[in-house]
Amino acid sequence: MAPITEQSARPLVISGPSGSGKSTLFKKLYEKYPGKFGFSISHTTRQPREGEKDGVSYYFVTREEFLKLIDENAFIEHAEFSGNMYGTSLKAVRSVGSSGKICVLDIDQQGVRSVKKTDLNPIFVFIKPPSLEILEKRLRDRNTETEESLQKRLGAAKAELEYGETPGVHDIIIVNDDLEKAFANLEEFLKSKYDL
Ligand SMILES: Nc1ncnc2c1ncn2[C@@H]1O[C@H](COP(=O)(O)OP(=O)(O)OP(=O)(O)O)[C@@H](O)[C@H]1O
Repeated sequence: MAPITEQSARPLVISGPSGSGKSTLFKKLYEKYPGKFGFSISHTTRQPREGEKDGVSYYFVTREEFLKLIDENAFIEHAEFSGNMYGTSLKAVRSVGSSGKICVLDIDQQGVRSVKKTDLNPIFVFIKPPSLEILEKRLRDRNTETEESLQKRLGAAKAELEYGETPGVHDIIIVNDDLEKAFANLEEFLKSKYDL
């Protein structure tokens, strides 16, 4: 057990418009530093699927319990998808930190605003596409979205970029132009903040 005086690592918040390359960059990072990063377990009101264990895949709670947690300000962010509620609790994030891993939170502008109101004191990294045109091309080439969902993402991208570039919001803005260069930038920055 780590001594209780030991500080757990600050969580790492990644944000950036959909298609800016968050998953691509961070997948490389997790592969290079296995065991260094961790993810919080979310709460959900949906039914467990076969093989899913409470406290492992999710914390499975009733709608009443979920609403109570919202009232208690337990969540950094929560949302409803197809009739089920999902949330990231502060406690779940802290628990990753106490296990000795850096808790990575991939969240949008609302999540960033919300996490700034907590005492989690994360490191904020913003992943920026080289341009909106390139962002659109990458999203189209990814071939994962319907035209409707693509337009929704592109619409949200402008506001994400505007907020992301507001001075003081992020600790670093990484332009994901050349992937290897962007990764080198990210790695160098994280090494200056964490013991990787
Ligand atoms: N530097 C790069 N150069 C060219 N293509 C890239 C680069 N980085 C990522 N891509 C490609 O762009 C697409 C979007 O990247 P990715 O899925 O990582 O974005 P994301 O920010 O995680 O998106 P979402 O928020 O929707 O999950 C992917 O198809 C990926 O392979």
